[in-house]
Amino acid sequence: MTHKIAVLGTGKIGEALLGGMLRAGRAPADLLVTVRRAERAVALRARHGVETVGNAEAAKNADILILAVKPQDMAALLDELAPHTPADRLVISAAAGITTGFVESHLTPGTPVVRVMPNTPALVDEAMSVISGGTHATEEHLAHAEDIFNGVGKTLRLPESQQDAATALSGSGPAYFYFLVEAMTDAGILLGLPRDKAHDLIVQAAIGASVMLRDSGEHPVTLRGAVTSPGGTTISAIRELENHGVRAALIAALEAARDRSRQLAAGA
Ligand SMILES: NC(=O)C1=CN([C@@H]2O[C@H](COP(=O)(O)OP(=O)(O)OC[C@H]3O[C@@H](n4cnc5c(N)ncnc54)[C@H](OP(=O)(O)O)[C@@H]3O)[C@@H](O)[C@H]2O)C=CC1
Ligand SMILES: O=C(O)[C@@H]1CCC=N1
Repeated sequence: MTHKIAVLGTGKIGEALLGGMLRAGRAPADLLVTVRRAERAVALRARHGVETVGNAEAAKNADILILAVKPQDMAALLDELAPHTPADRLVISAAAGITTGFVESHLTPGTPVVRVMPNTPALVDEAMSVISGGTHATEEHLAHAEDIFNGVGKTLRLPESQQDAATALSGSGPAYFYFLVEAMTDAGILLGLPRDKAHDLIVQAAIGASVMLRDSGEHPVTLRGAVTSPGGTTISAIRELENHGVRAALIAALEAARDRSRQLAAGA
């Protein structure tokens, strides 16, 4: 049976999922999207050929509701949806920090809720989406969520107690790599390379390293060791990274992201 799927709050991540579902072969007629601003509706129609509907209409007509508003907008959206959402809808929340318990508490008792943390490489079908079930989510509900998110990359089930950590590593993860590329491109400019050439060199190094990390089966320490010649260039750079506390900075940064996810759960 083909499910009708609604994306409620079609911003950056909602649009990435919408595009992925269309690429995966879902018919535009089986997809409903909601937005807050009229110009966003126009842009989505132009880019994807989909019509927008109101939140209440989406809740009435779709079998699966994907909530993709900011955590701070989630309570208002749930209150708007509650009177129109029968308990047989599968509700999937993609919001950082927001717990399945929070979503359940706003909806008809018994509503199945799944929490998912995707990331923006969904735009190129290379997302990682971490999936956890709420109180009333069955294996079938989790499988529906996996089916949707497998269309834009990989999925991984984790207990909900690990979702804030997964958000720090995986949801926010791509940003850290963009930050590194940005900083390393600046370094290339300092070393006298043109910006576009520095960018190309760093991006290809990142792609090559990523494919090796994924496909070689080797530990990152082994892969780094193979680059690090005795008395050579790489170890000179590594010493500076350690001197500047980059490893400790990354650990502190991800801990801060995990803590922020917890704060968002508390409505901060
Ligand atoms: N960006 C990312 O990498 C990731 C984000 N997430 C999560 O996804 C969610 C969305 O993030 P992101 O896409 O970045 O944010 P965006 O601001 O781009 O998207 C949220 C969208 O929801 C719309 N919106 C807000 N309230 C309503 C409403 N009541 N009805 C309909 N639409 C509404 C907003 O409209 P308007 O534009 O008018 O404000 C906006 O377009 C967040 O909860 C975030 O934690 C999860 C994983 C990764
Ligand atoms: O920065 C954020 O809060 C969202 C959640 C994960 C990635 N972006």
